[in-house]
Amino acid sequence: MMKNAVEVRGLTVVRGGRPVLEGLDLTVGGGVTGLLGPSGCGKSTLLRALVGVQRLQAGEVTVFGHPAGSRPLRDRLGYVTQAASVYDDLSVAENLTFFARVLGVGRVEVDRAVEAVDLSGHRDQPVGRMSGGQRSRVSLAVALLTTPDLLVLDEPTVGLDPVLRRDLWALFHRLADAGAAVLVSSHVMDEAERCDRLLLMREGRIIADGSPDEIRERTGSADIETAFLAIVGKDAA
Ligand SMILES: Nc1ncnc2c1ncn2[C@@H]1O[C@H](COP(=O)(O)OP(=O)(O)OP(=O)(O)O)[C@@H](O)[C@H]1O
Repeated sequence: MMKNAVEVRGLTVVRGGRPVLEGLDLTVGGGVTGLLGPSGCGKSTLLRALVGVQRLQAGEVTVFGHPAGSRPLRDRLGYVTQAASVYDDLSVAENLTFFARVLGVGRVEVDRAVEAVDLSGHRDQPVGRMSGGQRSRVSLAVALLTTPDLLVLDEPTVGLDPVLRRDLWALFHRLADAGAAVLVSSHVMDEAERCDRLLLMREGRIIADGSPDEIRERTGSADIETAFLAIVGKDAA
């Protein structure tokens, strides 16, 4: 079992003049960890802190024992934001070939990444003429050009149809089985059951941490959505 990939202690982040994360403590280990919570609760801000692009007001974030964003982590992290970060006027293959050159990897890695996100049939299509889901899969393919030890994915399944969502979750598990720590955010509670471990988040705090089974059992709930509401209700009481 992998030692913790990520350790967060006392993390506080202020954005727009108000605290968005307040004294967070958490760890992320191996397998597929889901960061689940309603829109605006601070998921993207936390992921930004993990990859080292967010200014911190307090606390400490380490990834594989190094400060988040530090040089030794450069080749070990894959990060896919919500906005597709690829060139619209280039085809899928051209985008990946470009990023492969930047990263110093070759054709084999390009083919493997295109295959992994199931876009082999669209290699020559300009990304600007693809659907939102296809575009986000091109961004994911860029992150898979190297073999990241930690893959941070910000709402990768938003707007995808159920078949594609299922296929992407299967891909996340294959990557985790191959040794990567995979951290996936989502505001869709029914994605919870697909995770090995859950971090439930609300208003800048982690309100539950455990496997889907553990969290359901702890709250006597039939599903994670009900568990989430039960925890929120108990907090408010
Ligand atoms: N650039 C910014 N400047 C000021 N405040 C911001 C900025 N980006 C986000 N925020 C605020 O920080 C809070 C958390 O935002 P964040 O994007 O981390 O939430 P989220 O859980 O990822 O939401 P979503 O699921 O909608 O992406 C929100 O209240 C938001 O208004």
